[in-house]
Amino acid sequence: MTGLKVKDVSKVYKKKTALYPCSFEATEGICLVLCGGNGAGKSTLLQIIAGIHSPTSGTISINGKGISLNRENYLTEIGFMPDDFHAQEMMTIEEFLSFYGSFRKVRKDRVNEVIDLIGLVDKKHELVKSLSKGMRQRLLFGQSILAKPNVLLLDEPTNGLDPYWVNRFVEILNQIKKEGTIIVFSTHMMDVAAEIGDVILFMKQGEVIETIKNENKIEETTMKLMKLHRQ
Ligand SMILES: Nc1ncnc2c1ncn2[C@@H]1O[C@H](COP(=O)(O)OP(=O)(O)OP(=O)(O)O)[C@@H](O)[C@H]1O
Repeated sequence: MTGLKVKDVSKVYKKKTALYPCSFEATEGICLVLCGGNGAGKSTLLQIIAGIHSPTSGTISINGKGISLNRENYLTEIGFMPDDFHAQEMMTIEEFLSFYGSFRKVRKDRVNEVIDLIGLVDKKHELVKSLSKGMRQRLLFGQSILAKPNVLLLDEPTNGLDPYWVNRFVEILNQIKKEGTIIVFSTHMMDVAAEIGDVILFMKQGEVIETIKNENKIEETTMKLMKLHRQ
């Protein structure tokens, strides 16, 4: 059974504490959502789990194995969607996904399946640089799920999505959850957090100030999150 364990993880950039010690665990099929205002520490936490930054203190493990034990093994468990990304702009959508898929030995039919899932079939021969913000988000999301990772990390995945795609995104994530993937994602959309999250961590100035266990009470949870935002 896949398990993600974050223990006392903190991050200090020079003198600035971006993340105070934070701990949580998630098992197969659990979706954990990070909420909180600008600068709360959501991206910092996701980037540390993704292995992009090392923590100042604390440990992270997947199935009991930390990144320092075998970086390559650890990273193959993870799919990561950054909050912004500008590279390979001159590749077509199909080339972009095939390129990232090649690192994980993703087959061509899976690449096509993902292009279909993210609704970019009619754009697959167009260049990445020609995509709108929402389409680019869908492409980055597609990249993160290509290899069907056990742990999926998404940094503000709904940014720029139109209402149709926000709904599709919720449906797709619910399906991925059912397949047993652990999902951790950040969002400013409280209704989306309440709809998909099993556990919601509300962060403020680098600290988790509230952990909400969401028991399918979508409206109640949304209200709770709105109240926390106003404080
Ligand atoms: N590379 C860096 N060097 C110095 N400070 C940083 C760095 N990255 C982030 N920070 C600081 O860490 C804090 C947390 O930033 P982070 O990007 O994690 O917040 P966030 O919750 O993702 O915010 P947003 O909702 O605006 O994306 C902020 O005060 C930010 O200025």
